[in-house]
Amino acid sequence: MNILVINSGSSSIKYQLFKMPLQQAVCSGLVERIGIEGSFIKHSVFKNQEKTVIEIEAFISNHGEGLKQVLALLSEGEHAVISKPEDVVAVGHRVVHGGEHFAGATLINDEVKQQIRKLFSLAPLHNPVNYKCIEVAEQTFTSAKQVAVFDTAFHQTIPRQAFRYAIPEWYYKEHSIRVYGFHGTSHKYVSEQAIHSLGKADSKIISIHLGNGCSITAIKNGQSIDTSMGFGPLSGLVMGTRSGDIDPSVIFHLMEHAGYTLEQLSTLLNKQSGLLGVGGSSDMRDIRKLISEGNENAKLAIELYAYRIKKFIGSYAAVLNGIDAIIFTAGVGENDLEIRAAVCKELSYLGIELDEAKNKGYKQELTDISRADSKVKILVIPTNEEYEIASQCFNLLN
Ligand SMILES: Nc1ncnc2c1ncn2[C@@H]1O[C@H](COP(=O)(O)OP(=O)(O)O)[C@@H](O)[C@H]1O
Ligand SMILES: CC(=O)OP(=O)(O)O
Ligand SMILES: [Mg+2]
Repeated sequence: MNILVINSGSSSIKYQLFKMPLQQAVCSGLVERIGIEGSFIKHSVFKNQEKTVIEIEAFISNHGEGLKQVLALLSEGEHAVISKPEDVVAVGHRVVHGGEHFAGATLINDEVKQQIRKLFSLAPLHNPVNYKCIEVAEQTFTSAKQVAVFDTAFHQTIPRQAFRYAIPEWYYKEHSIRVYGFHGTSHKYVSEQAIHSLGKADSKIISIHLGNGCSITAIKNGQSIDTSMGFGPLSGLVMGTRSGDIDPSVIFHLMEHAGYTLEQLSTLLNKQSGLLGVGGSSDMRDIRKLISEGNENAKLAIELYAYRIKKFIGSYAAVLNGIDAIIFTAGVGENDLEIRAAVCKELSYLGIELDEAKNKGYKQELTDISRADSKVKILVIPTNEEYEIASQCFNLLN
């Protein structure tokens, strides 16, 4: 059975078509830099052990437009992988915010769509685009089952002292205000890979997902016990366009003394901050280029970015009472060796010792980049949210 997975992130769409239960990827691809200059689609087709790559450069202004182009690539032209929409039995969608309603993969119906819409304001960069992708897929694959897999699901095991905020219970009961946590599908996938590679089910793991959004999770016995994103995907680490942790007093100050509206504040913290706000671009590759040209703001952006990750590693070492492994994953975690080096620098007290040659030599597969004498393994693991979503879809439908 063919399962198409659509993973819409804040700046990208990733997709894969799988033959299940063979776990075989028929094609995969990504639409990157959506809404910013230099957007492109990279589409790879796997046939008879050969990989054909098609690259299309064109400005893609939004996720709906990007997905329509991808669906055309699947069914049209010499590299088509399906002949008719009915060839796709199920479409698995990444949905970022599931609130407290969804702990596992869920068949999408009108009620589920309404819940996803209700959560738009809590994940403004994500739930609206996830929803748009569901609508486009429903229109294209009318006979397919549509399934949602939520970023929040893996974090449902977080204990109450970590998920509750120190405000009166009424706000939790009436307004569901609590830590939800995000990137759960990625943290689940990479931590399972790590546990398998370490051969120890009760491993203490810190998983660091550095994409356009960034989050870090403490994992014990395969379960999430704390994570840096909270009520929405805005808190914690410094991200592409999001500030991460900021003292709420800043918000009161800007409202009271600079006349900021809620909308302006949301735009500031979600879309104009992080690497973009400090360093001039949301894309780490641009930041690296700016640094090579001597740009001090870009340099500062990296310093903030790495420092914040380091601070959370220390905090989660305490929460876990030790660390067996840390994992770097996602766009920046997998590709930017300098970030990995900056984060691991001077963490010897925690037993984290990076092997520089192994860090430089990393090649897109699970690799331990720690020194032989490092107490903690430093793993780089390519995330595969699409595969995880396809597996959960398959299990739900069978
Ligand atoms: N070769 C690279 N070097 C450094 N950073 C990279 C590289 N390739 C991708 N990235 C970074 O990865 C980020 C996107 O990560 P990704 O996990 O794809 O994000 P998302 O899923 O949140 O859209 C980009 O913003 C870019 O900064
Ligand atoms: C939850 C989140 O931040 O997702 P992304 O990294 O795809 O933006
Ligand atoms: Mg992502």
